[in-house]
Amino acid sequence: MIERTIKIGTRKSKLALWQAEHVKSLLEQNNMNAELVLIETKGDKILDRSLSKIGSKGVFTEELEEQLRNGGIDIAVHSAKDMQASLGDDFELIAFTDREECHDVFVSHKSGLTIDQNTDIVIGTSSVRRVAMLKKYYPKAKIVDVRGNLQTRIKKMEDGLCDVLMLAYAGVHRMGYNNMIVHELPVDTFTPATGQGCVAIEASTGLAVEVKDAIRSAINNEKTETCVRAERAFLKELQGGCSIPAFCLAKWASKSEITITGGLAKPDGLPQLRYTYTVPAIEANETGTKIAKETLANGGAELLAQLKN
Ligand SMILES: NCc1[nH]cc(CCC(=O)O)c1CC(=O)O
Repeated sequence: MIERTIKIGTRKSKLALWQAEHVKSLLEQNNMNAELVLIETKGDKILDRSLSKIGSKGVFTEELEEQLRNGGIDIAVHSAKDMQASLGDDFELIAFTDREECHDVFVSHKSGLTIDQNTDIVIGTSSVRRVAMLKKYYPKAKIVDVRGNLQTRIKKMEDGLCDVLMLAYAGVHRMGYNNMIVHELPVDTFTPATGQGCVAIEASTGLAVEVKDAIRSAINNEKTETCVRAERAFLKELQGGCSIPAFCLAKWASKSEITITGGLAKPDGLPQLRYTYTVPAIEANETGTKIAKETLANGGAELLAQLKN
């Protein structure tokens, strides 16, 4: 029994608050007390530049880590997707929630849109991965950059910036916007970013073991953990965050095996660097790393160097 109240650090966007409330209720269901501590990050404040220009490393996490370090909070709740692949030595991910469906969707305020390869619609996104994939599969579409939290993006779309937004299903669903979904994108072509759909709990390595264990047993889904850790092993080998057009998805193929697909979407479309393996789950992490090495060896290293300039 953990007596003290667990302080949960979170960003202030509605989606971040949903995630933090979700974690709080999981802790409470396991007889722990928890409270939210709202923290603003650089990524929330700077809205006039695209993420790839700010330099994505830690833009949504730095201020939370400061509070983890100085004890202002016990845990930080993040979308696993927003976490850089390499955490500092004094931080670790201690739990991963059940994964929501992890595919991308188009949402729109307009009804009756037909969206296919020949449609010349305007699509809003700020993700380099999504831009590269859209250029390949929707060559006639015009792509515009749109930043901000979900509500801000939807407002910008309604004001005329674009016809549709390309977003993660998970966030759209959590915010209750399923009725705006006009198209669902398949994961075998629009493979999601590392960790998409999963909420991850970050803690200081100094967090008391009994507290860590209690939080983990309340929140962690081991099946999700295996997959997201493998995806993060891939991203770590690429030395990337969310500003490179990387994709990786691990899924359970059977009781003991997982299938991992990962690679890089080239900004000019074809061909994508994409590798898939089905392996025993105990080899998940090393397979994530292997896919990254293969990606780098087959043109990925040059591509990443080009994108840096
Ligand atoms: N980069 C922002 C971000 N981080 C996590 C999600 C969605 C929720 C999730 O994937 O868990 C989103 C919004 C989006 O990509 O549409």
